[in-house]
Amino acid sequence: MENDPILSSLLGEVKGAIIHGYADVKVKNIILDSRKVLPGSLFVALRGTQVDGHQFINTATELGATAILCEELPESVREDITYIQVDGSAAAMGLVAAAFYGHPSKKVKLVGVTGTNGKTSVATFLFQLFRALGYRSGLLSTVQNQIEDEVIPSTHTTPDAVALNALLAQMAASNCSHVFMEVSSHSVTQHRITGLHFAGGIFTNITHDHLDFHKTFDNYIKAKKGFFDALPKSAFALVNIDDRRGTVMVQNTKARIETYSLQTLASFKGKIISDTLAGMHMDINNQEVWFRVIGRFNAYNLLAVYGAAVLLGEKEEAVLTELSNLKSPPGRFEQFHSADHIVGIVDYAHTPDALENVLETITHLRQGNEQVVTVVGCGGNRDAEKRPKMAEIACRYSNRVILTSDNPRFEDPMDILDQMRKGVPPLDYKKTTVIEDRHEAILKAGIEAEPGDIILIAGKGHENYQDVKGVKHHFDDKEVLMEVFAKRAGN
Ligand SMILES: CC(=O)N[C@H]1[C@@H](OP(=O)(O)OP(=O)(O)OC[C@H]2O[C@@H](n3ccc(=O)[nH]c3=O)[C@H](O)[C@@H]2O)O[C@H](CO)[C@@H](O)[C@@H]1O[C@H](C)C(=O)N[C@@H](C)C(=O)N[C@H](CCC(=O)O)C(=O)O
Ligand SMILES: Nc1ncnc2c1ncn2[C@@H]1O[C@H](COP(=O)(O)OP(=O)(O)OP(=O)(O)O)[C@@H](O)[C@H]1O
Ligand SMILES: N[C@H](CCC[C@H](N)C(=O)O)C(=O)O
Ligand SMILES: [Mg+2]
Repeated sequence: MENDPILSSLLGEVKGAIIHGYADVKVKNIILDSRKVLPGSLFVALRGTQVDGHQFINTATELGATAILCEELPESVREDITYIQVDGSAAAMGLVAAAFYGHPSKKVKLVGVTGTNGKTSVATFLFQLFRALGYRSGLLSTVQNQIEDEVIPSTHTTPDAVALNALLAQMAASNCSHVFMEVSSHSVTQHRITGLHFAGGIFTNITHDHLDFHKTFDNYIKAKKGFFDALPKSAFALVNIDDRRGTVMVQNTKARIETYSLQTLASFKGKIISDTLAGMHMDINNQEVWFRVIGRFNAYNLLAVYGAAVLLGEKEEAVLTELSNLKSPPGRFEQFHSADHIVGIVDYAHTPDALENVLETITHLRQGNEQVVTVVGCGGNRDAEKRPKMAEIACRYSNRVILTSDNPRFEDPMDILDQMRKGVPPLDYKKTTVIEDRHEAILKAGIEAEPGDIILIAGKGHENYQDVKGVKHHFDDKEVLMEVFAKRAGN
């Protein structure tokens, strides 16, 4: 194609690249999976967690790749192929992908949100807020990607560098002025965000998760900090200073540091005046506001959103007015009420901290002798250390606990449940049941509940599938909850 960029024009920011072959070859697309290579592709060989992409270089050239971005040359080098040798192909890919799509992150105001919990909530609130303020906006999140009203399904919390820049380019082409995205720790370590230009970064919190991938908590902290280290001087770095790691996150950033807090002096200081199932009343920088979303964790999320909006130049009053109308994103403390007054809450809490926050919120909302029943499981092929912790937390705050399956992936659900069960204190054995089948577990919780009781279904939130051995079967916590509510109503 006429418009395909030439390879050398994409390498401007890649330091120390050694080019073997013709540098002016045209690049049709950038591909990181050899099975998807097309004639004219630039194939990037990445060292993955399962395999080393370098072993697929020859397959890629056989399928028509004309250029290869790699760390090591293959044993047999072809004369008609251009090899770009770099120290790190993942980081180089980020820079090349940004250049290939014309640096779309520079055409919008891009704000990234990182932290163990609250990324989807904060990014989605910001997206909703800026749309309400009249800006064309884009969203990249775990639940879905969105360009104004157009929904594009998401595969990851943060897509790979090529998909990410392609989406940003689509957003810029559709005249979005603002884009809000989640920055997962995986995406920092794997350089999915390298080459992006951020107008701001937000840190929500850091607690136990993903030790399967990062191995130590220190590495996990370093990954998140890497996002702030790379922010430019022109950006803001907005951090929750009530989190012990808030200060460390921005220790080496060039960005302008701003803070938010519910406990101490900060650029954006909040106080909860009251918090009920009907709404939350807060004081933010000496202005009183009512919100529809509830829970202390959401007070933090709202402060982050308010702070970011003000730092992006919006007027405080207008921001607070629009914020008070926002609703929680799907599967985040989503409440349902049965005809006979049972409250069902579907929440994506899949870490010990999130589960504790949600259950603490429920505890505060309790008014009398209603029972709290928690249905929860843990995902397979993910951090196993959180399993007993989540079971213990569920027991600590609930009258009854049903441990069940989440996404078992390639693990045996009963093995996961055995590990969860190890966290149940002996005194709580009696109130804890294990029901592997999630459908059955939710039905049991719903049928046995009495009017006034609160059922928390935690771990899967918005997800509409259950991943068993790589196959996604339709499953939706909300649907099952509606089924049980209908049964209770005699339908
Ligand atoms: C652990 C992890 O992050 N894995 C991601 C990673 O895959 P990987 O390192 O395992 O890849 P691999 O299978 O070893 O293959 C290495 C390379 O060889 C290539 N390959 C492989 C086979 C082949 O025949 N040909 C070929 O070219 C692969 O395309 C890849 O580039 O790179 C892939 C391509 O970008 C991602 O799709 C994949 O995400 C997997 C599906 C995943 O589940 N990731 C989760 C853990 C994740 O990223 N989660 C975070 C959110 C976490 C949070 O909640 O905070 C996210 O941002 O979504
Ligand atoms: N600021 C917060 N602090 C602690 N817990 C929170 C916070 N915000 C939300 N939560 C809890 O964490 C769950 C996940 O929230 P959210 O989806 O916003 O986080 P996330 O960081 O995007 O998660 P993921 O890493 O899976 O993408 C919520 O359902 C809620 O239980
Ligand atoms: N982004 C998180 C989602 C976890 C959701 C939970 N339902 C599970 O499957 O473990 C992860 O990939 O670890
Ligand atoms: Mg998320």
